[in-house]
Amino acid sequence: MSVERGEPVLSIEGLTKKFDSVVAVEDVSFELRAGEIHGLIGPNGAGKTTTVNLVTGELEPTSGSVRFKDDDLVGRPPSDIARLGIGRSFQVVQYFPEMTVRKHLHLAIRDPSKTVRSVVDADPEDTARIEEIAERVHLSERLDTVAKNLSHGEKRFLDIGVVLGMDSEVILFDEPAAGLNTSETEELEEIIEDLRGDYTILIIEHDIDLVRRITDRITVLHNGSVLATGTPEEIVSNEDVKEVYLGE
Ligand SMILES: Nc1ncnc2c1ncn2[C@@H]1O[C@H](COP(=O)(O)OP(=O)(O)OP(=O)(O)O)[C@@H](O)[C@H]1O
Repeated sequence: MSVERGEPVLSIEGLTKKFDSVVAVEDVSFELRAGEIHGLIGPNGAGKTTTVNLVTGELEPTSGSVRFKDDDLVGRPPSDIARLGIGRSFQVVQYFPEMTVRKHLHLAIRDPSKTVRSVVDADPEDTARIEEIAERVHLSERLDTVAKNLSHGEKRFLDIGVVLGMDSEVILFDEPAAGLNTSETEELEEIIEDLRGDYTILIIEHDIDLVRRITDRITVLHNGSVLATGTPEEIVSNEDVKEVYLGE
């Protein structure tokens, strides 16, 4: 089922997650609209990563629902949720040190019924697709470089390439600019900007200037609850947000 641009594609409603006595996420509701870039911000411990883990199935909510188009995601394993079209990048980039960029992308685009081993040993069939993804993540010149020899920024871009290769419709980015220098952050911004409209994107990010520049809407979490959702302009002028987050 395809979704019209601007229509809700992922709807989070009344999501709550308790870890014993700690309420990490409390009655959180917001939606991602098809084609938008949506920021998820808030102080440390506000519940951002927990929210993403509840969407991807790494955690199961105490209550509430997560809907992706017509599908209820709660209770499904992460592999099912990924296969439905929800991809994520992690705070800490995951990669195989001795494997080339080309092989990482080959693995990402493989038919999921094929084992990793059979793909690692085979030559890629769809070289055009691999090259197209490499270009989108600025790694065309690095296709034959093993991952351990990439710069930190390039490893991050490879991680994004792997998510693109998995044919995700929704991409969840957890602090993609963490540890990047200024020029790498600018390059990341170009890469994400180029994805605008082709994917629905949720981005957790502490670099508030980057979030303001790149997002269409922002949700602010505080103590596990939604403080506000709105356009970047609405969020930066919101009195509650200024008080708890922007430090004004
Ligand atoms: N597995 C867990 N067990 C117990 N408490 C947890 C667990 N995971 C998260 N928490 C708590 O839930 C709250 C929200 O954590 P979470 O990591 O989602 O916040 P965050 O907004 O992503 O923070 P940061 O910006 O530091 O990454 C915190 O108080 C955290 O200590």
